[in-house]
Order: sequence, then C-alpha cells, then structure tokens
Amino acid sequence: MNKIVIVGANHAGTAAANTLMANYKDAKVTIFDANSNISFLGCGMALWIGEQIAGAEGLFYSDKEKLEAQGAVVHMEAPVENIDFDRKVVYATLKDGTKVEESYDKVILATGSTPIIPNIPGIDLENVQKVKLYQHADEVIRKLKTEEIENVVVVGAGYIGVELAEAFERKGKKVTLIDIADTCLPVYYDEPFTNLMRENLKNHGIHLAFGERVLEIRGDQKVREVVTDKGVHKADMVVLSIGFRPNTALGNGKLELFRNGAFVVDKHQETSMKDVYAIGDCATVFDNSIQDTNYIALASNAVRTAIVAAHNAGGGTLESAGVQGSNGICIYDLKMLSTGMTLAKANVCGFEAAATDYDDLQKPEFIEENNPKVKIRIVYDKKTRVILGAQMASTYDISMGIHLFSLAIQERVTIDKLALTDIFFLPHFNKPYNYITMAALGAK
Ligand SMILES: Cc1cc2nc3c(=O)[nH]c(=O)nc-3n(C[C@H](O)[C@H](O)[C@H](O)COP(=O)(O)OP(=O)(O)OC[C@H]3O[C@@H](n4cnc5c(N)ncnc54)[C@H](O)[C@@H]3O)c2cc1C
Ligand SMILES: NC(=O)c1ccc[n+]([C@@H]2O[C@H](COP(=O)([O-])OP(=O)(O)OC[C@H]3O[C@@H](n4cnc5c(N)ncnc54)[C@H](O)[C@@H]3O)[C@@H](O)[C@H]2O)c1
Repeated sequence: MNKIVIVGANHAGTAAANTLMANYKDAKVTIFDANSNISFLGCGMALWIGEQIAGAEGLFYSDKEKLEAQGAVVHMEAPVENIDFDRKVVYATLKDGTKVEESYDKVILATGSTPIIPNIPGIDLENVQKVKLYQHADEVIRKLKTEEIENVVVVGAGYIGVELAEAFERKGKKVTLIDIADTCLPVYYDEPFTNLMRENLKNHGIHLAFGERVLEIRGDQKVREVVTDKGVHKADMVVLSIGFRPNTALGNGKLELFRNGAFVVDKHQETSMKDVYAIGDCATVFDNSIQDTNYIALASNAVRTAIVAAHNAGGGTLESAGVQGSNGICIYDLKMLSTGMTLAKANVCGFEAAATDYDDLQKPEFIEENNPKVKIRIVYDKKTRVILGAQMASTYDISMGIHLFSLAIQERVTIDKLALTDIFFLPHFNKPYNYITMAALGAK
C-alpha cells in the first residue's frame, strides 16, 4: 500500500486525487481541506455576479461524496496545521475539534493561493471585499441586492478585475476600475491589445483610473471612498483583485521557496524534499517561454501539475511539458487570448525580441455575415527566430487558434517554420491567406 495524503482539495488537489484513484489501485488516498466546499470554478464568478448564468450550482464539479465514492478518505473543514516532513506525519484538526495525525509515504501539497491584500489604511472597513472563494462571491451578491451599493470600485485591472467590472456594470452599478499600471491586463497583452480592452470597457460606461496608486480607503464603519495619488473615487463597495500569493506556510522553512514564496518544484512536481510534491497555485511551473522557473496561477496549470504529481507519487513516472501561461478573456463579446510573453516582457527579460502584427477579417470579404475583424501579434526572438508569445483579439471565437501558439512555444518552433505550417482553408472558417500565416510571413 502507498499512503498518499493530499493537503488542499480544490482544482489541483481534486485532480490529483482523481488521477491517483483511477490509475493506482494500491494508493490509499487521504484528503484534508480547510474549506467547506471544493471545486468552485472561480472563472464563473463574474458570470454569476453579472447574472449571465442562473446560479452557482453548475460551478462545482466535485465534492466529498464523489471523491469518497472512488475510495478516498476526505476530511472537509479540516485545516492541516503542521507537517513533520522528517517523520512523514500530517497534523490536522477535524471539524468536530478532534486532532489527527496522519502518516504518509508521499504527501501532495495543493494549498493554492490567497488574494494579495494591500497594506493600506481602511482595508478592514465593511464592504471591502476579497474575491476568491465561493463564499466571497456569495457575500458580494447578497450585498449587491441591497439598495446601498451604488458605486463599486475594483482595485486591480487584471483578469479578475476586468471580468468583475463587467459583471458589476451589468448589475447596473457605477463602476470604477483602478490599476497601478497605466492600462488594464498589462501582464498578458501589449498596448495595441490593452487599448482594445480599454476602449471596450470605456464604451460600456466603466470609469477607468489607470496609473493610480491607492493610498487609503475611507469610510465610517462602511467604505465611502477610495483615495489614490491622483484623486478620490466614491465607493459603496471595494473589490480587491491585485493578484494571488501562494499559500505555503506549511513548508515551515523546510522546503525551498521561489521569490514570491511558492514551493519550488522540479518537472515531476517534487519539491526540494523527497516524497513531498506541490501542485497548482502553491507551486512554481517551468515556463517554456522564458525557459526557466516561474509562477503562473491558473486552474489549467493546477489540473496539469496535479496529473503529473499524481503519477509520480502513485509509482509511475511522468515529466511535465512545462507551460506557456496560455489564457483568455471575453468581455462584452470582445475575446482576447494570449500565451507566452508579451513583447514588453520579452524585452524586459533580456530577449532581443520583435513582434509581427496582422489585422484582417476572419473570413474572405465575400462572406458578408458573421465575419468580424481579427487582430494577431506574434512575438519572436530575433536571434534564434523561436516564437516567444502570441496575442489574438476578435469578437469572433478565435480561441482555438491560441493553442497552436502554445504548442509552438512549448516545442520551440521558429517563426519561419510557422510561416510554412499547413493551415487549412475553407471560406466558411477562414481566408486562404490566413492571418496566422500572414503574420508569420511578415516577420523581419
Ligand atoms: C474570480 C476568479 C476567476 C478565475 N478565473 C480563471 C480562469 O478563467 N481560468 C483559469 O485557468 N484560472 C482562473 N482562476 C484561477 C484559478 O481559480 C486558480 O488558479 C485555481 O483555483 C488554483 O487551484 P488550486 O487547487 O491550486 O488552489 P486553490 O483554488 O487556492 O485551492 C487550495 C485549496 O487548499 C485548501 N487549503 C489551503 N490551506 C490548507 C490547509 N492548511 N489545510 C487544508 N486545506 C488547505 C483551501 O481550502 C483550498 O480548497 C480564477 C480565480 C478567481 C478567483
Ligand atoms: N480568464 C482567466 O484566465 C482568469 C480569470 C481570473 C483570474 N485568473 C488568474 O487568477 C490570478 C489572479 O488574478 P488577478 O486578476 O488577481 O491578478 P492579475 O495578475 O491578473 O492582475 C493583477 C492586477 O493588479 C494590478 N495591481 C497590482 N498591485 C496593485 C495595487 N497595489 N494597486 C492597484 N493595482 C495593482 C496589476 O497591475 C495587475 O493589472 C491570475 O494568475 C490570473 O491569471 C485568470
């Protein structure tokens, strides 16, 4: 028997448990999670808040019962407080207060992340909201139902902030979106693309306060305004979305940490200590675009890293292919996708990078309906010609296209090879001179 303890059972922990129980019959899996629910799809939070879906029920895909039906022992509302890595024992407190000690052969840390909370005055005022868990979204929705929430200030115009700004606007709120950077989504896109999203948000009445540093949140008991270095914004609710911090306190000085505190793992998801694996938002990834260790918090990475760890902990051997941080967003029908590095990031990282851009229609001009504009940028290394990143935008669903670039970065394909890649043509779908080919051919 192979005793495997999984700490944390959200996307990463659940995927690890499923993989173990489907493939390794001798695995005895015990799971601890501090929360009362698992598998909440945060990606559906904005759709739920903005009432684009009926409710939260469909945003869960697993629970204690499902995992137990496969053979796991599952403890919910059972935080793990300590791990003795030398003795291989996990210490937790169960819901009824019972203290348990669970020994293991292998432990998989899937403790995820928590939202970064800025250290500014007023952060503890009523109606200053975090947005990570199901409970957070539920609380926001309950408060939005009251008349008193008219002005919502979202701090951080990354993926969560932009998605939630749309959701609050759909609920009829006056929304201000603040970012310390001079644009939205700066982590994922270069300026031609962030400008598209900026215009999109502005056109829907969202007040943009980019390039502003939040100094203070003011109120009586409840929040009333957000003070930045450039002005004051009225606020009945403040939503904090300035990124995640890995949850790695259990490492307790024993495990090597990345610069942001994530558990450093190898390509088998093993930490600096043998038989201790880390997956999902609490761990690093190997980023193929920079060819180095990085931190990229995504549910997609959580699932993939979990599969790798589960096979290695279960007794098999599986190496991660690394990731490109592929991602996408859809705001009022504007769809944007990116993978790998932006041009700005590539240059900051010391690459001699260039970008090739192309704007076109999705299909030939004679297709008069459902034929929107598309925009693409491919970032490549001028010296090696290797593709480093790609960005795409359209109101058309071009999302499948970004997977090609994800694989290209993973496999270190050159821009010249991509230019000659066989891309099919059918007017119902695309153009004979496809914009991917055209952008690649345009590389200097
Ligand atoms: C609003 C929102 C939208 C998002 N949209 C997307 C999207 O569209 N696409 C995408 O790829 N990603 C998205 N993400 C990111 C994605 O949700 C995270 O990357 C993902 O949740 C990471 O999964 P995880 O299991 O590694 O960590 P977490 O989800 O953080 O789960 C960690 C689990 O560990 C448990 N835990 C922590 N400490 C302990 C302890 N000591 N003892 C026991 N249990 C513990 C917690 O209770 C929790 O259940 C979104 C996130 C949010 C908040
Ligand atoms: N569609 C998706 O794939 C999706 C959706 C939601 C979340 N996620 C993931 O979840 C994680 C967390 O998302 P997030 O939106 O919190 O982070 P993020 O990294 O996407 O964006 C954080 C934003 O906050 C800004 N910021 C940082 N400090 C600030 C400060 N003090 N004041 C004002 N602005 C500040 C940054 O400039 C950045 O624009 C990310 O890894 C993200 O990719 C993905």
